[in-house]
Amino acid sequence: MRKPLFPPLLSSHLHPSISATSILHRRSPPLLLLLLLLLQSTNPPILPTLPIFIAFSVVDLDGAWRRLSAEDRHRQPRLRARRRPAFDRLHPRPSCEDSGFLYFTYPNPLQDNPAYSVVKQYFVNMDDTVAQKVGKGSGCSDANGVVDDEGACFWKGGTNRVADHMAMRWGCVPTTSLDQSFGDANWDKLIACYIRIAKDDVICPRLFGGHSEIIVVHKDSPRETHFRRAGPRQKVYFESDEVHACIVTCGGLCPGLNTVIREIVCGLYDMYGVRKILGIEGGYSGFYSRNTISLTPKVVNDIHKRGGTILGTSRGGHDTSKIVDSIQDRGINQVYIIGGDGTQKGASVIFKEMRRRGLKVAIAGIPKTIDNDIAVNSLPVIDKSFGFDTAVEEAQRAINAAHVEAESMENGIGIVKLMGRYSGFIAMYATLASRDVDCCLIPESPFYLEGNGGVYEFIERRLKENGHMVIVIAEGAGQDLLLSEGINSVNQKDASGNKVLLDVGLWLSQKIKDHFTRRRKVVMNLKYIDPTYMIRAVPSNASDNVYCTLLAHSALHGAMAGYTGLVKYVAKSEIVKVACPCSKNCLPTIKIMDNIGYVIWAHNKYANVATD
Ligand SMILES: Nc1ncnc2c1ncn2[C@@H]1O[C@H](COP(=O)(O)OP(=O)(O)O)[C@@H](O)[C@H]1O
Ligand SMILES: O=P(O)(O)OC[C@H]1O[C@](O)(COP(=O)(O)O)[C@@H](O)[C@@H]1O
Repeated sequence: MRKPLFPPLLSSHLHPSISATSILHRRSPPLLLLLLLLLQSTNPPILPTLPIFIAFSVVDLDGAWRRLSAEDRHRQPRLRARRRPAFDRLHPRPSCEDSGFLYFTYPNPLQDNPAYSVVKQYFVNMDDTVAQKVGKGSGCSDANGVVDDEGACFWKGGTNRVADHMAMRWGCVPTTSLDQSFGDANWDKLIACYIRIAKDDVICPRLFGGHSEIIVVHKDSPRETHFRRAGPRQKVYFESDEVHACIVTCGGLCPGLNTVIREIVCGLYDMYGVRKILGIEGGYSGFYSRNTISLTPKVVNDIHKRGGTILGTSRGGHDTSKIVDSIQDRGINQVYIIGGDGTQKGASVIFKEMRRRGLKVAIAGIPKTIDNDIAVNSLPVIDKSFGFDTAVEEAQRAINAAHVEAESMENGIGIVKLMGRYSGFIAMYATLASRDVDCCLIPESPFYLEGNGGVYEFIERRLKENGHMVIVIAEGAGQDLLLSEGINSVNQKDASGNKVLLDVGLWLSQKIKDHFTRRRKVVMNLKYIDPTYMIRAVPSNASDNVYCTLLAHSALHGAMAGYTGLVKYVAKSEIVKVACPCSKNCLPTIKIMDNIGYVIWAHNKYANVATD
């Protein structure tokens, strides 16, 4: 029986990336190797010790490559950097070199996993993007456009050749960067929708079964922004056993932190076979001043049922060089950073420092804020932050209690203070969900107490009509009123530099009591409930659990594929990768994302809801 050409010993000694093809492309004479292989394939083999010999030969060929010891693997990023010339001959570089993703190298191990055998068809194409503005088709059949006063067009969908139509009429510039290009036969089947298209906008259709999506890219507008779609890639950058990942949680607590940690660990472990995952304790400062925990699926098994974060968290303590030193010293090559805007700014600084030092480390940020106030370039592209759903649900309990108290007494008033430093999402959504709230005060909408249209007048009217009422107030609301009364926070800031807010809930309660009982001599019963920390200390609910899992998996698929400097969001219900905040000049990934520079606080996201 002939011996196999590559006996097991040889293949197990070779680094899997050194395939027969790559051997032939290396500098030294491939003929020698072929000859040696032929000799080895005779029976009995002419050179019994050949496997080891070949392994060393391969090493010598490239100079940079040898079988990696466990220690070497920690330094893998540097070795990989040296490997580039040989690698690049085989794989043409993407044009966005060095700008946010490392190089795809290995087949994704997911495709060999029986549990994921169907996943192959779901691998995300490298160029798959999601536009910010997407209109969904609804079966209109008329292809006429209606030009409005500004010369912009409301295009009413149709079955004609839309591309020609648009190009002829408004000189639209087609883009081929997305799935479908103009001139595609599928255009004929396009059913479009009502969508506002300005002159010079770029449009691109995408067809989905019976309906269509039109992507309109507005020239010279932030809407030009597209995002890369998140998800598993066919090729990954890291080999499973070379990955040394770490996870850190920073900033305030939020329901779902443990779920995200759990799903990163289980996802890396089960889907990619990664075994080295560290938990960094106590936020950013934990990188250099605290212990680490080794994370396995067993350790994280039921943590999603608990509130908080098993890793601990902190504000402050971001010391870039100490953090990067620690990452480098430990040989970590994937860093998962879970936190809010401050944390993601920190992640961006770490990313820049990594790049300056030439370290090939994937940095993946998973945005966290219970306040749900994330926007990119002031556009509300982010659907929702994890933990928000749970917070709204939990807030219902407080509102219910306030309502029960209020309706049980003469002129009962229940006041509930909810979190929301700069935005009133929790207050507003809890209000909309409960239907028991009469008045919702949020930071975005200034209010006053006295006079026409003031809060006192409203309370008086409502008590007359209904006998009781519930007020919800977001903690950031009315701060200007407190300051104008000389109540001073002595400009206190927390360790991260966030301004410490004055307690508007207590202040408002006191003001209402004073006004009605002392000044107006009206009997009234006021109960003040402050469930602030109870709301964010709970475990995430079902919907947040699913969302956290999606975000965690998207993060790890991205990191495994070698993307770095990315934040995962859900934009327009698609999970997408967005550049790290504040990284305008070192922007990861792709040109079309150049507009994304930072995460800011959104103020008007729910303006349309507020009219409810
Ligand atoms: N501009 C910044 N650059 C670097 N690190 C920052 C920045 N802002 C905040 N951080 C760090 O991020 C962490 C959390 O920030 P913080 O603002 O408290 O919470 P969150 O990330 O939830 O908004 C802290 O360790 C803080 O030092
Ligand atoms: O008391 P702490 O821990 O500073 O947190 C209070 C603040 O945290 C927040 O929940 C915001 O935190 P995140 O955006 O980091 O989740 C605010 O609503 C609140 O003002």
